[in-house]
Order: sequence, then C-alpha cells, then structure tokens
Amino acid sequence: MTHPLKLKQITLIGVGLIGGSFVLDLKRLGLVEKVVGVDLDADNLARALERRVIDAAFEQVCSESIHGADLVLIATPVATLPAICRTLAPLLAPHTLVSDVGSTKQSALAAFAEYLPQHLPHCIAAHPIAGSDRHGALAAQFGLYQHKKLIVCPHERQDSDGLKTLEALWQAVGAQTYRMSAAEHDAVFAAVSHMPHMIAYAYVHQIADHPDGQTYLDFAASGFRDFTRIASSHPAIWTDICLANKTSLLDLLAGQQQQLAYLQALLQSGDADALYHYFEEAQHTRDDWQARQ
Ligand SMILES: NC(=O)C1=CN([C@@H]2O[C@H](COP(=O)(O)OP(=O)(O)OC[C@H]3O[C@@H](n4cnc5c(N)ncnc54)[C@H](O)[C@@H]3O)[C@@H](O)[C@H]2O)C=CC1
Ligand SMILES: O=C(O)C(=O)Cc1ccc(O)cc1
Repeated sequence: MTHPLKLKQITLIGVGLIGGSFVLDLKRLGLVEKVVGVDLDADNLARALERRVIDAAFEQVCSESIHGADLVLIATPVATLPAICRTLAPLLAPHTLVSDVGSTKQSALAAFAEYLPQHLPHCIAAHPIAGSDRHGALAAQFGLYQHKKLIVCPHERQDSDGLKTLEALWQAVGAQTYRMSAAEHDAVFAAVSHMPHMIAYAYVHQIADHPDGQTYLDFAASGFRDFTRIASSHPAIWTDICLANKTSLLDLLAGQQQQLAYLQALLQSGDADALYHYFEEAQHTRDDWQARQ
C-alpha cells in the first residue's frame, strides 16, 4: 500500500539550507518521488544536483518546473514571495499545495492573499524554527528538523486537509508542529530571533568601526564568538526579515535603548547592588529557559 503522505513531486523554489534540508529528509523517508529545484543561482543548482538534494533544476519558475507538483515550497528570502506568487498564479493545478518557510508570516499571508486569491485555501504559511548561519544547497543537511518546532499560521480560508498534510510532512522529518496567528508569530520571533540578530550585527559594527577594532578582535574569545555567531547569517535573508517585521522591531529597539540607558545610569552612579540584581534576574531567566530546552 502506498504511504498516505507520499508525494509524487515537490517543486522547491530556493534550494538553500532550509528548503534543501526539508527535501533531503523527505527523500530519505521515501515520502517524495521527485524534487524539482528552482533557484536564481545556477552554481547553487549544480551543487544541489550533485548532492542529490534535487532531481531536476530550473533557473526560473515556469510551467515546466511547476507542472506535476503536489507541493510548491517557497524557501527564498521573504521579500521575494510576492513576485514568486504572481508568477505561480497561472501555473498551479487546483490540488497543488503552496507553502513557505519564511521567518515572517504576516508578509507571507499578504503575498498569498494578493497574488494567489483563487488558490488561497491551499496556501499554507509555515516557519521551521531551525537553521544556522550557513546558506545555500551545500548547507542542506539531514536531520535539521529533528525535535525542532514548526509553526503554521492558518488563515480564515484555509483548507484543513492541506494544512494537515503539510503538518504531517513536517512531523515526518521530526518537527513538533504548533499553530498560531501570523501577528502573534511575528511578535514572538521579532523578540527571540530577529532582534538578537540586529543586536549581534550592531555590536560587530561597534567593534569594527572603532579605530582599534582589529586589535580588539585579535583577542576576542568564546564569549564574543557565541554572542555574535548570528552576525555571520546571510545579509540577504536578514535584510528582508527585518524590513518585513519592522513594526515589532522598532518597538524592541526602543525598549533595548531603555535597557542600555538604565545600565549606563547604574554604571555612572556605581550602584553595585542594582547592577548585581539586574544581572542576577537575567541569569535566572536564561537559566530557566535553558533548563526547559
Ligand atoms: N537561515 C535560517 O536559519 C532560517 C531561515 N528561514 C527562512 O527560510 C528562507 C530561506 O532561507 P535559507 O534557506 O537560510 O537561505 P539560503 O540562502 O540558504 O537559500 C535561499 C535560496 O533562494 C535562492 N533565491 C533567492 N531569491 C530567489 C528567487 N527570487 N527565486 C528563486 N530562488 C531564489 C538563493 O539563490 C538561495 O539559493 C528565508 O525566507 C528565511 O527567512 C527560516 C528558518 C531558519
Ligand atoms: O542561527 C540561529 O541560531 C537561529 O536563530 C536560526 C534561525 C534563524 C531564522 C529563523 O527564522 C529561525 C531560526
């Protein structure tokens, strides 16, 4: 008997770390027969074919690359979604599921609603909470989603069968699935993902912009490495994310400025007790979080 989840074809638009890792696991599990890759970067497509992340390659979305797809998965920087959806609109078969993996979800739902209105019930906004600072098809890896979270943001016109199929595919590659509204999603991930990236980039700038910055960097150790690791993330991905989640990030930047002003005041006044208390509270919050992981 064929597996109820088994797909004949996935067309993956954006053959990078996130989409590539998903299809690698689905292939290994025998849950997809063929993966068609679409990517603007021809070298990246060649590497993806060599590594068998994909079985066929196209440099653009066209009828040939979309034909036969049970699922079209968009795994490109979030600002590319509107143009990709507009191109997809005339090419989709009625049963084809369309989903994404982008880090912002209000922007994904807006693109689906504007450019795929006829197809909206079969469009699913999703976000795997896994990844790294690496990118491209060579970064795609087996097992990336094992014991990781996958958020879906259902919308009012969502077809529940398609939603369940997509959730089951992510569960098959090891993810725990959660549902939340796109607005809640964007607020949560602004706080725990997008803002930390901005702070890491800003702190690396502060050092690099200092006249003695290169000497400072020569002596940087594991604390600096851990704190700034995510500043090595791909600028194209993070420019799009930060602009798409601008409202939440502007609030968080204002809040962070208040925290820094408070620290500045404590140092200026030499208030050791208050400084200790401030550090201790943060230590407890982080230790409790770590213990729950
Ligand atoms: N990097 C991470 O840790 C995570 C990223 N995400 C989201 O996943 C998506 C993909 O990110 P990654 O896989 O990390 O990036 P990546 O850079 O590894 O892969 C993206 C691929 O899309 C291609 N591409 C860009 N524009 C395109 C277009 N218009 N048409 C076709 N191909 C195009 C690029 O050439 C690249 O190969 C982003 O939306 C990001 O927000 C989600 C979770 C974690
Ligand atoms: O590299 C890290 O630690 C991450 O935070 C990975 C990550 C990056 C972007 C996302 O939307 C989700 C997860």
